[in-house]
Amino acid sequence: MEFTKMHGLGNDFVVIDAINQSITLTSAQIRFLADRHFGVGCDQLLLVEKPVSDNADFKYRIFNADGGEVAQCGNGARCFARFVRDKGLSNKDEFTVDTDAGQLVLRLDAEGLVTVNMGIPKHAPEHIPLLMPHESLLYEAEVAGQHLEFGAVSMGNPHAVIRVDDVTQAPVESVGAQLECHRLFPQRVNVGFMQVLSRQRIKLRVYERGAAETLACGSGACAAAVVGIEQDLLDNDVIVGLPGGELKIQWAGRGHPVLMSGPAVSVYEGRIRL
Ligand SMILES: N[C@H](CCC[C@H](N)C(=O)O)C(=O)O
Repeated sequence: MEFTKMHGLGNDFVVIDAINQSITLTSAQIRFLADRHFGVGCDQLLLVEKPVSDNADFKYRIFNADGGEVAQCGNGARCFARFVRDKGLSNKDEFTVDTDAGQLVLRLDAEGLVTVNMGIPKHAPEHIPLLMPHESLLYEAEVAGQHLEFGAVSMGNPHAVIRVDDVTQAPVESVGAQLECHRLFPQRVNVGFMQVLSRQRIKLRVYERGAAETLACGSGACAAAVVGIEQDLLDNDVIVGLPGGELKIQWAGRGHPVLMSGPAVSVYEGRIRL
C-alpha cells in the first residue's frame, strides 16, 4: 500500500489515496500504521475517497492512532488539500469534501497556506451530551481530585477547553487523560488548555482523544477560539500558538462558520506491506 507522510504544525498523518487503491483497513492495521516503533507512526490516518454528495469533490475519513474513526481533523484537512493537489487528484484551488460531520471547504492560498471553512460550531448539550451548562457557557466536573470549569463545543468533534494561567505548567497529561474519558463524554473528548495572552492571541496545548497530546490540533484551536470569543476574552480574529506553530482562526460569532488558516507539509512518500 502506498502512502504519504504529512504534517500540519507537527500534528502528523499517514495519508492514503483510497480512490486509486483498493483499501480496507482494520482498526488493528490502523494502530500498526500509527505505531511509532513498529509501523510508520502518526497521530491520525487520513483516507481520500470518492465523494458521497453530488456537490463534493472528495470524501475525507479520519482515524485516530487508537484505530477509532472520527469526524473532524483540522490539521488533517489542510494536508488533505495539499495531498490531492500534489497527487493530481484535482487541479482546483478550492474544493468541497464530505466528512461524517458534514462538509468542509478547503482553499489553497497563493503563499502555500491552506484555509479551511470548518463549519459552524455546535454547542453542548445537543452535540456534547453534558449536564446542563451554566449561564456562563462553562461546565464543571471533578477530575483527578480537582474542581474543573471548562467550555465545551463541537467542531464536528467534541472539545473541552480549560483556561490556564500558563500552558507550560498545565496538567495536560493527568487532567487531559482523565477528562478525555470522563462519564460526561460518552464519545470521549479532546481537551484543550488555553492561556489568553491578549484579545488577539492565545497559547494552547491539546490532549487529543485517541492520540494523547499532539504538537498541534486544528479543531482544538477552533474550539478554543470559539470558547474565548464567547466568554468575551478574545476578538474575532485570533492567533493560536501551539507547540508546533501558529494557526489563524476567524469566527464572527454564533451562526457563523469558523475559518482556520495554516501550513500543510508533505514529508515523504512510502510503501508498506500490510
Ligand atoms: N483527536 C481528534 C481527531 C483529530 C483532530 C486534530 N488532529 C485536528 O487537527 O483537529 C478527535 O478524536 O476528535
